[in-house]
Amino acid sequence: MMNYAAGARANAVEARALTVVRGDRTVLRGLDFTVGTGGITGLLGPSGCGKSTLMRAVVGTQARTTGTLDVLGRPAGHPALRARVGYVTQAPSVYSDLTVRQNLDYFASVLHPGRAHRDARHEAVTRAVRDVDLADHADALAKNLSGGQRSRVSLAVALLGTPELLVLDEPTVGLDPVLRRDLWDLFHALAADRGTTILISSHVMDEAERCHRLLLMRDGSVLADDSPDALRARTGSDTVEQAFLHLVDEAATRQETPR
Ligand SMILES: Nc1ncnc2c1ncn2[C@@H]1O[C@H](COP(=O)(O)OP(=O)(O)OP(=O)(O)O)[C@@H](O)[C@H]1O
Repeated sequence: MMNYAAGARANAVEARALTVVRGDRTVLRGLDFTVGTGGITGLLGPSGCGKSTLMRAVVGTQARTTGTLDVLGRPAGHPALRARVGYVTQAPSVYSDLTVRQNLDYFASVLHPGRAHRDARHEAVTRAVRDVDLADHADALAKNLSGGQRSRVSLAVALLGTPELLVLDEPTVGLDPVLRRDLWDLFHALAADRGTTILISSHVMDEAERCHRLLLMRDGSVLADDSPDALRARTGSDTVEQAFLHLVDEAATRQETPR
């Protein structure tokens, strides 16, 4: 497998003792982990384990965060990161009463305002529409698109600034298998051709096999940080799902066994 870290900054994300409290719950419990530069890192774990919270912390929108969290060499949420980090939330963030192109034109004008950037904006919008395979629907109103197409408009918005780090919160949830495959092909192309670092969450374990590296989460903690191959080998499992269950059992046994 390709060494994505070679020659560049070693880590896109570095967390030390990262803790997040939401309401009266400690949702992330002193996490230490890194996300290497380049390639696709999957954040996997059951619903409610803290994946979205972790992603919100990485993009700098999560309150009550303690510990250290550096993103592309700056503290998470630093203003200098705004154009360098793309974020796609679970709910598509598009204006229903605008067309696909109008949505992208709007966000492009926020990102690169002014007449001087008109050509660059046009180019960025055309490229983003093509990236997500919506050229045939560029003039359709967002409200007339399918759920999967709306998700892809959201993704196109995140691609407008050519981000170095793309944070994707369950982008394939609810999509049919063909669309899921096409999106994963796009993620791999972005990583390979543009050197984009991708942090992607999913609670579907079969998607783990498509990642270069995995952070397996449970209950606000990171259970493992490894490649799919290494995880399977280390746990003697055939699939990442089995490896995950093995690690859960192992952690439970450790907790039960007094030292
Ligand atoms: N505002 C809040 N106040 C208290 N607890 C919260 C709040 N928001 C989220 N939580 C809790 O934090 C935990 C982590 O939520 P989070 O959305 O990060 O999980 P997730 O792994 O992304 O789940 P999913 O896969 O279902 O999206 C959950 O148990 C959730 O109930």
